[in-house]
Amino acid sequence: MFISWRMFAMNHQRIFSVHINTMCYCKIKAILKRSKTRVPLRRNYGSLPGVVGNDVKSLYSIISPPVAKIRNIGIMAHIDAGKTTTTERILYYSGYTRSLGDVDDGDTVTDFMAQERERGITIQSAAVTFDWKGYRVNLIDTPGHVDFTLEVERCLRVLDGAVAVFDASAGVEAQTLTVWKQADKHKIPRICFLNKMDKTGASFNYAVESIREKLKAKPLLLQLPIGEAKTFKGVVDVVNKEKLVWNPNSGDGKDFERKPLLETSDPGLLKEAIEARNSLIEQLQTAIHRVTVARAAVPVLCGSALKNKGVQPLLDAITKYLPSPEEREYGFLQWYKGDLCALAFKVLHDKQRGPLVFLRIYSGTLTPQLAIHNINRNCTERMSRLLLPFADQHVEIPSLTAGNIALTVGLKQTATGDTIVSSKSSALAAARRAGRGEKKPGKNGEAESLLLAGVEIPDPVFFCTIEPPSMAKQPDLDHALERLQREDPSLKVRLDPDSGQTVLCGMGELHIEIIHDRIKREYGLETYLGPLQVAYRETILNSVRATDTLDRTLGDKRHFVRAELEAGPVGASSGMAVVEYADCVSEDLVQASREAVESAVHSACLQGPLLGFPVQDVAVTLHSLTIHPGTSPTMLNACISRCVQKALKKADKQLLEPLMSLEVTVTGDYISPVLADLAQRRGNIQEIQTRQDNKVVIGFVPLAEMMGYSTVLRTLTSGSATFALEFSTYQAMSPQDQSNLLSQRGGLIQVL
Ligand SMILES: Nc1nc2c(ncn2[C@@H]2O[C@H](COP(=O)(O)OP(=O)(O)OP(=O)(O)O)[C@@H](O)[C@H]2O)c(=O)[nH]1
Repeated sequence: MFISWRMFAMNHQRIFSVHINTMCYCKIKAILKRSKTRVPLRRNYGSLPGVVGNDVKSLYSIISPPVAKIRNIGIMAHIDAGKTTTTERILYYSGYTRSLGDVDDGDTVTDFMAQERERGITIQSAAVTFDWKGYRVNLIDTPGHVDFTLEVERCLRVLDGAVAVFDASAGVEAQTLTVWKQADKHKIPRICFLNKMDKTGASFNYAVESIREKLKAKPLLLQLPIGEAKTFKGVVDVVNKEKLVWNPNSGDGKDFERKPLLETSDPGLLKEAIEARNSLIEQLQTAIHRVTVARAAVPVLCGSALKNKGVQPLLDAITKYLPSPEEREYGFLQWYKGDLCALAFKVLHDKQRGPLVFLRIYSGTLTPQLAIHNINRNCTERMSRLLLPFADQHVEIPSLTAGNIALTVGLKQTATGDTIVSSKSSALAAARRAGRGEKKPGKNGEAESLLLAGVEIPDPVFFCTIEPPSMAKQPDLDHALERLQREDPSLKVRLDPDSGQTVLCGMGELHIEIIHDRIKREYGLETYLGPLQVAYRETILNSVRATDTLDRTLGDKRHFVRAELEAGPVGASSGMAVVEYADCVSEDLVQASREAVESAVHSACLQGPLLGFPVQDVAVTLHSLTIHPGTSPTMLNACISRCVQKALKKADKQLLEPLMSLEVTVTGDYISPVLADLAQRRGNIQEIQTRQDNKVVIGFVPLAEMMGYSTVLRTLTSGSATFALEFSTYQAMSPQDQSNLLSQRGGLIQVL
C-alpha cells in the first residue's frame, strides 16, 4: 500500500491532498500557476463530422479499421509529467485539432471537466480517437494525481499498451512507480517518452538510468537527444540513423566523409543496398515490436511536448511497437467463440443522455438497440445508441467490433467494472466451455466465474460527514451519491447508525473535495462537509475469554444459544479477524454454524471498543457452543457478536495509526529546516540521497502528522520542495499518543 503527497511549491496557492489505498499515495499541487483566464468548456472541434471546416479528417474514415490497425493506448505518468500536453500535441499532429490546447490556459481537449480546467489537472481519464498513418488509435489520457490512481488502473485494465511519460529532469518519480506496477499487474506493454527535454536540469542519461534502476526495466534507446535543456533541438533516430531537428536553420551531416552510392554510377548496387537496408530495418523494428509486446524491454524516446518536439516519432512508435488487440493474449476469448464479451470500465452521467458507459469489446459486435446481459448484476438491459468517444463530444456509429472501445447510451444499471455479454444463455454456454458449468443450471453462480478480473478497491483511510442543506434535500443527496458511486467505485458512502449522518469515504482530500464540488455543480446541491479525519484501526494485546447466553422465545419458538470464546492478538497486518474452532466443538456443529459465526465475528470487529474503528489482527476461537434445535441463524449471530464485543472490551486495547513512507525532494540549502520539522512530526528518517542537484529525504512519518504539511514545507523551502508519501503499514501508537487521541475524541463513534 502506498500513499504519496507532493507539493509544487512555487509561491502559489495550492491544493492540499492526501490519498491512501493499497497503492496509497497522496500529493499536494499548486494551482495558481495555471489559474489564467478560463476559456469556455466547448471547443470548436473541426474534426467532428458535420462541424465547421473540412481541412481536418473525418472520424468516419476510421470507424471500422482492421483489428491489426487498432491501438488501444493509455498515457500514464507521475503528476505534471506532461501527459495532457503530449495528448494535445498528438491530437494536433494527427489532424484532429487545429490549434494547440494548453493546460496552463485551461483549453485542452481531454481535460474537459470544469474542475480539470480550473485546476489544470486530469481527474477523469478521457478517451480520444484519431488516426495516424492508417492506424486507428484509441488513446486514454489518465490522471497523474494519486487520489485518482484507481481511475488509472481501471483504464489500464482495458488497454493493450501504454506510453509512460517522464519529466526528463526528474526521471522515475513516486507515482511513476505506482502506475508502472499497475501496468505490470495487467501485463501491459509500454514505451517510455522522456518529456521536458527542454527543461533546465533535463538529463537523458539520468532518466534512462532511473528507468533501469527503479523500474528494473530494460531500456531500448531508440533515440538520443540532440542537446539538453536550453540547447535541446531534436532527436537522433537510432534505428534509421536519422537526425530529426525541429529547428529548420540548423545544418546536418556536413561532417560526413562517406561517399554515397549514386543513381547515375551504381544504379543496381544502390537498389540492392536500399532493399537490404530496408529489410534489415524492418527486421530490427519487428524485433523491437516483439520484445516490447513480450514486455522484455521498453523502447525509450525523448522530446518536449510543450516545445513541440518529438511527438510525431512518438506516434510512429505507438503504431510500430505497441501491440494490436489481436496480439494480446486473453485466455477467456476461447469461451465466447465470437459471442459478445465486453468490460464496462467507465460510467459518466450526462444531463441529456443519461448514463454513458465506456465498454472495451473483447469479442463480438455491438450495435445500437442491442439487449445485453450484465453478469455482475445478473440483469439484462438494452442500449439505445452507440457512440465513438472524442473527449466530451461523441459521434454516432452503426456498429463496433472486437478490439474497440465503445461508448454506449441507455445502460442504466451497468456500473464501472461490470462484465457484459450478449445474453444469459451465452454466459452459461461460455461457462460450460470454460468447464465451470457444474453448478445448478439457472443460478448466476456459474456465469459469475466468467467475470473479468476487476480492479481491487482499497479501503479508504480518509472520511468525513456530508450534510444536505435541509432534511428535505437528503433524498437528492442520496441520489447524487448513488450516481457518483456508479461512476467511481473508489468513493464509499456509509450511514452512521448513531448520528444518522452520511459519511463519505474517499481516497484523499482532493478526491473528497472534487466529489463535494461535483454534487454542487452537477446536482445543484450545496452540501456541508465535516472535518476530514484519518481512519485509525484498533487491536487487542492479550487473550481474553467471554461467555454469553441468549435465550429468547418468539411466538411459540424458543431460541437458545450459549457460547464461550476467546479473542486474542495474531501476527501484525493479518487484516480481518480469523475464526477458529477448538477441537471439542463437534464437526457437525461447526458445519451448521460456520457462516453465521463468521459473519457475527466480522461484524463485531467492524466497530472496535476504543473509538469505533475496525479491529484487525485478532483471532477468535470458539471453545464451546450450544444451540437448541429451531434456533434461527439471526439469534446465533446476535449471541456470537455480543460475546466477541464483550471479549474485545475486556482485553487490553491498542490504537493503530497509518504510517507513511515519505520522500521529500529539496535543494541542499533547505535540508536542515526540513529535517528539523520532520523530527517534530514524529518522523523517522532512513536515508538522504542525492538526485541531480537535489537532496531526497526518505523516511517514515505518521499520517496524522502530515495534515497541512504542504503549506509548512512551502514556507520552509521558499516553495522549492516537492514531496510524496506512500502508505506503509498500520503501527501501534505510543501510550502517550493514544491517550491524547482518546481524550480528544472521547465519546466520538466513527463509522467506516
Ligand atoms: N518545459 C516543459 N514543460 C512542459 C512540457 N510538457 C508539459 N509541460 C508543462 O508541465 C505542466 C504539466 O503538464 P500537463 O500536460 O498538465 O501534465 P499532466 O501529466 O497531464 O498532469 P496531470 O494530468 O495533472 O497529472 C504544465 O505546466 C505544462 O505546460 C515540456 O515538454 N517541457
